[in-house]
Amino acid sequence: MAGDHRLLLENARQVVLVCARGERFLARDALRSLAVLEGASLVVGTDGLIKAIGPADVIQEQFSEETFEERIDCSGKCILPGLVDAHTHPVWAGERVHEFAMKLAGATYMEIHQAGGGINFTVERTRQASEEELFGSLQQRLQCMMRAGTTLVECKSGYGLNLETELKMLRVIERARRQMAVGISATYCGAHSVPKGKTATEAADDIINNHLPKLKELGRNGQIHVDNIDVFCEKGVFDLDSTRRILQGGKDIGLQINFHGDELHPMKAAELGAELGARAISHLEEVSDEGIAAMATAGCSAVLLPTTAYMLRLKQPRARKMLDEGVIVALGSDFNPNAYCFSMPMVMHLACVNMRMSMPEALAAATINAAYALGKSHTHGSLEVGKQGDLIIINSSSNV
Ligand SMILES: N=CN[C@@H](CCC(=O)O)C(=O)O
Ligand SMILES: [Zn+2]
Repeated sequence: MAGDHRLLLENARQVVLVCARGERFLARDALRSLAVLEGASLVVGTDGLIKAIGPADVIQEQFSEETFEERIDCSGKCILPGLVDAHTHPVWAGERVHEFAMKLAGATYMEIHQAGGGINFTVERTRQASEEELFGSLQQRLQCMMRAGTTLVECKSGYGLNLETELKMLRVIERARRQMAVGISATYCGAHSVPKGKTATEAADDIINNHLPKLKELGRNGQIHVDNIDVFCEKGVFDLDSTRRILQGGKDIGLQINFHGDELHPMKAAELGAELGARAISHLEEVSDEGIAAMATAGCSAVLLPTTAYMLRLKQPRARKMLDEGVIVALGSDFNPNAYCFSMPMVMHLACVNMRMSMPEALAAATINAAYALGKSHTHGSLEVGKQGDLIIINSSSNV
C-alpha cells in the first residue's frame, strides 16, 4: 500500500539510538552509557532513511495527517540499530568438519594449514565450485545472519588466491549486494594464503601486477564494487614486507585497508596498519603495547573476533587495554569454515564473558564502531535522522 512514509514504529518501551550527535565512533568515556529514548516512536521514509525519532506523543502529533505503508505497534518492545558484522568469510565450498576432530585431538590451526588443510583445503573446493553454487550458499548464509539481526556485513574473497577464482568470489558478493536486503562491504582478500608453488614475494608480485589492476578496471566500469583490501599478515603466510606492499597497492587504487594482523604471532601488524592509515585490523590476539598505542593515535579500529579465540583456544585479545587506551573497538563474527557462527548476539555475549567488555561496549562495537571499521558510520550503526533505516525490534523491554 502506498503511503507518505514507509514505516512507523510506534511507542517502543525503549529505542536504543547508540549515539545521537553524529559521532562516527564511540571510545573511552562515551562508551559508559549509550543514547536511549524511553517510550518513543520512529519513522522511516520511502527512501529507506530515518525521517524522525522522538517521544511517542510528539511523533504522533507531528505525523497525524500522514500515511504509512506499514505501522508496527512496538509497545513493551525494544528497537535497536541493525547489527553490523565487521569481519566474515561467507563465500566458500567444502566443509571442514574433519578438521574439528583434528583440533580436538591437539592439532593447531597452523599445523593443519601447513599440512595443506585449513584455508588451502577450502581454496581447492572453492576453485572447483560453480558461481551458481557459491551464490546459493552465500544467500543462505546471509539469510541466517539477517535472522540474527545483522543488517550490514563485511564479506571477504580469499578462497581463490588466483585471479580467476578471486574474481568469481567477488562477482558472487556483488550479486548478493545488488539482490539482497542486507548491506554489504566487499573485501578483496587475495592474500589470504600463499598459493601452492609460489613464495610470499611472488604471490605479492602477482597481486600487485595482475589482480589490483584488474580490480581497478572492473571498479571503474561498474562491474564489481570493492571497498577494502585485506592480507593475512602472519608467520608462515604473508610477512610484514609483503603485507606492506600489497596494502599500499590496494590503497593506491582507492581501497580501504582492513586486514588480519597479530593473530597467532606478534608481527608488528598494528604498527604497520597505523602507519599506512588502515581503517581496521582484525584479530590482534598478539598485538604489542606499542601497536595498541599506535592504533589509538591513528584512529585505526580493532575488529575483535571472539569466536576465533574460543574455537582455536587462543589467548583472548586484550580488549580492556585497547578500550582503556582509546582504541576504537569493533566486533565481527569471523564466519568461515573454521568458525561457523552467524550470530552477532552470540559474538557480543562472548565478548562480554571472555574479553570482559561491558554490555554497552559490546553493543557499540557491534553497531557504530563496526560501521566505522567499514567506513560506513556516517550512514549506518546508530538510529539518527538521515541514516539508513536498518533496525531490529526485539521482544524485550530493556537492553542496556
Ligand atoms: N586467519 C585467517 N583467516 C580466517 C580463517 C579462515 C579459514 O580458516 O578458512 C580468520 O580470520 O579466522
Ligand atoms: Zn578472517
